[in-house]
Amino acid sequence: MGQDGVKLEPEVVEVLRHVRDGRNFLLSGGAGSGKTYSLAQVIGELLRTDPVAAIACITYTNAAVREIESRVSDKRLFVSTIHDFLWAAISPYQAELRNVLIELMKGEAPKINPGSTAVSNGMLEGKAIQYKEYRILDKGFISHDEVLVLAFAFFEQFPKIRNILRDKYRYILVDEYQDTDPAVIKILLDALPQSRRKGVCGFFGDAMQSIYDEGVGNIKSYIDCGVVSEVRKEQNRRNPRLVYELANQLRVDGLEQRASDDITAPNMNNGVVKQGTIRLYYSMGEDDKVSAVRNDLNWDFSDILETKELNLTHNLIAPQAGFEALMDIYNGDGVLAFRDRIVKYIKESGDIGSYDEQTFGEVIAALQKDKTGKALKSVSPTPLMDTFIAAHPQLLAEASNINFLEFRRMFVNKDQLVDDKKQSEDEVARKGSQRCNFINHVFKIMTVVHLYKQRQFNEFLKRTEFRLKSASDKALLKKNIDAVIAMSERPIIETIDFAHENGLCIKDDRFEEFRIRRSYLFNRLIKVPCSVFQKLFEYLEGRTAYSTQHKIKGSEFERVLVVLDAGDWSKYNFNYLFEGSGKDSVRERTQKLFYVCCTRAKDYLAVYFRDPSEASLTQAKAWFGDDNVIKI
Ligand SMILES: Nc1ncnc2c1ncn2[C@@H]1O[C@H](COP(=O)(O)OP(=O)(O)OP(=O)(O)O)[C@@H](O)[C@H]1O
Repeated sequence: MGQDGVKLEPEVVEVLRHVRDGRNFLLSGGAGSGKTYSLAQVIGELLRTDPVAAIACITYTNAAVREIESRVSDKRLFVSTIHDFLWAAISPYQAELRNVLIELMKGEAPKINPGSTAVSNGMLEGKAIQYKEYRILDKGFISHDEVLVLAFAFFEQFPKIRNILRDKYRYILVDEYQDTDPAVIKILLDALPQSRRKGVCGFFGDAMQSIYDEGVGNIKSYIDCGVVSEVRKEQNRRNPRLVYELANQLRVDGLEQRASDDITAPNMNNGVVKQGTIRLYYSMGEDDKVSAVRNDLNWDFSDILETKELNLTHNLIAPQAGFEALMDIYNGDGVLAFRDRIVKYIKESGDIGSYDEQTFGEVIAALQKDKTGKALKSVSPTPLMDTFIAAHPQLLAEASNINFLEFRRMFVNKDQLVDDKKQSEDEVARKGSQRCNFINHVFKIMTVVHLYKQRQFNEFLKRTEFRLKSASDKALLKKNIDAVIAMSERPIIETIDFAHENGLCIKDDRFEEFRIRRSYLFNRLIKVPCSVFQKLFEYLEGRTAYSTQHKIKGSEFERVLVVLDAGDWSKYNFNYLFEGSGKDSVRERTQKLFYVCCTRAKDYLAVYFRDPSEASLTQAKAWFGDDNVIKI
């Protein structure tokens, strides 16, 4: 019996036995087996039975943070991401950090590639090493990847830091271990045990759900040599029978889930496991029939807390969710692609710095001068870029007048648009989001309007610069908000200017800096209608049913529609998955992602497969059952 008289799961009891004996452990189990639940139980028990020890719990998914924080809260529990955890461990040692960083940038095959930065022993003299969203090595700014490499070198080199970490945290628990960088596993399982101080590392996860290529995938080698003791969960508490039976067929490691013995488990009904519903819809040919699938399902897609439609990428969601015009800017700009081609060419053939004073147009002219044939082609737009430029000649004209240094430093990618999407409205935004300052500014306006519409006036007043001083200000405020709402189909700049002039949302330094330093992007964005930003806002705030297939990990919903895209992806291929064909790495990656998606469903699972091959259809019928495969 554990805390508050709650009966401990047998697997948790086994884990606690390993901990008592000082052994590292892995709690593994298929989707829905209750690993996150067990993680919270283990934390609760460790806090209870070891009244002085502190615990670090490393996790990525918001679902896990919610589950843990709703069940245990204690000053001795630190929940964080792996990067924040490692950075907190090494950042106090600035002198050592400078030396190690410089060493790592040196040599034939440096562990941290310095790129064009000149490396010398004194280069970081007097500078603090700081962890940022971007890296500028000669200023001492490092980013995510460097934190891992630095931490690894630190824990290998300095016994002191191993002891300090052990003293600080008797227990280090890692959720979703399969997606953890191999360097982290080495720190925890190779370096830390060299300390004589007591401590245990515990891992929770499922090798079948390793969906990020950077992750370690599994820790079998440590289990085989006895460094980690494995405890397996074989029961399923989330999914109805049809879903976990399908999932069992998708596993590659032979693990077979069964219904749990626990009659109170969410997937039980009157002591019997729910049957559930599974369906696979397909259509032949190129046409996308997902709306017909939605109609046939007749689900309430506005019930966003319990209904999700999962697509492979944000790009595929953009047209459905109504923000394609923005995605095109961040992820389909042919002029920027041409710029990248030019930059690459110069970097390979000459000194990029020598063009810093020129405009982009002058650089192109200089490079193309006197060239013909193949040589000219290599500094000209590709056919795809040409198609874009022919459709938007004014964009190339505008770019041509911009200083080349400024233009080449204007890094644009789609994370600046869609990073940190929430799964639901009440999720807390993650810190360190890569979203750009223009989008942040627009979202600030939208948040203010949303709070006003929801009548959350206290929160509204905290977010806006509008001051209510007299009764007439109230009427003015209403008039201003109504005016913003009425501008929905106008270019966003009109809303931004209006919100600024009327004190709803002042343009701050970051916005101004964006306008000046990223003028090309700025000029494209300001023409997009406000309603398109509104659609993006609803999506990122978790107020739509859409999600990407990766972001859904760890969550569960009553109804899940998985859309299999037949596009030409190099990393995923759903025909390979169903046919059992193609390159092993692509098929396995696709299989794991599909496994994650299907196992989110608590009641209804539907899959839409556009244009499957004959062989895929045959397999679909074997997995879903003849009657559950429906042509649309
Ligand atoms: N011991 C338990 N008693 C009651 N409910 C439980 C128990 N264990 C798990 N659950 C419930 O079962 C469902 C699945 O559990 P959980 O989300 O922890 O699974 P998981 O193994 O982490 O799944 P995944 O790998 O898919 O993320 C959740 O609704 C959870 O609250």
